[in-house]
Amino acid sequence: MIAFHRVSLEYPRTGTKALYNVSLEVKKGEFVFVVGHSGAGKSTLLALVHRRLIPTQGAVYFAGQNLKALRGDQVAYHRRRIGMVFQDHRLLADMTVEENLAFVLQVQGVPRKEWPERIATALRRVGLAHKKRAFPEELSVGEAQRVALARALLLDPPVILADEPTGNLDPENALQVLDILKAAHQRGATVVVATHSRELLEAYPARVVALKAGQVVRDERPGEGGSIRVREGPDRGGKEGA
Ligand SMILES: Nc1ncnc2c1ncn2[C@@H]1O[C@H](COP(=O)(O)OP(=O)(O)OP(=O)(O)O)[C@@H](O)[C@H]1O
Repeated sequence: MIAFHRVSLEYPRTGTKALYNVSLEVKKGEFVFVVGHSGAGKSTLLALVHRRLIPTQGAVYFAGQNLKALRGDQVAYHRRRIGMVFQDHRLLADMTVEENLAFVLQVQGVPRKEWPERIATALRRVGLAHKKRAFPEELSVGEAQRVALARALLLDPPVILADEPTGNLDPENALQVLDILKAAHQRGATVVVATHSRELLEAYPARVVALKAGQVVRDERPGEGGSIRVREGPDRGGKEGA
């Protein structure tokens, strides 16, 4: 579903080498945690899949297609296949919960008669059907994040990318978010979650890819018991402690 082939990414303005020679494959229907210290390259990795960044070297493939080759409308079409969740909910403040969801359906060209059913299903999945008329500021942080998940899952995208989705949440809310991601995974989605949270890793045994200073230093599937499959590369002057 997603493949990185010797991908390096250098941010042009600062010259920061955020990823270095990363090769990685995520199969359809996998659930993967991406871990690593702050600055290790987790967000950069997800941004490459979302095609907000293009590799400096190497290639990122999505469903067999080199993302670098996408042009104009194809980029928008590509992003429609991905449900993206961030640490902050990014809901539109002047719209109610249901209006936030309807806005996505409108932008995606979904026929208006389908909206009520789709919105109801999405809110039911995150346990917030009763909050559809609330504005974001009237929600708790955990509820707002669950609405963000409802929005990301609204069109049942085949791939979900979550970048620190529980970073602002207490453990109970974090586990609710994880449950929603697990349910999407069990419905068949491929899910990649960048996280610092040990609790999440313990709550859902899944593949764990560890980044350090922009390189994959560990890639373990459940039951592999800590085998290191990818060794650290030579020191290339990466961020200390990252
Ligand atoms: N837009 C940018 N321009 C320049 N450098 C950047 C940019 N975004 C990130 N970086 C740098 O790239 C490296 C990787 O950052 P990235 O955000 O991918 O790490 P991360 O693992 O997601 O960190 P965190 O857990 O803190 O979110 C860091 O050294 C960071 O400072």
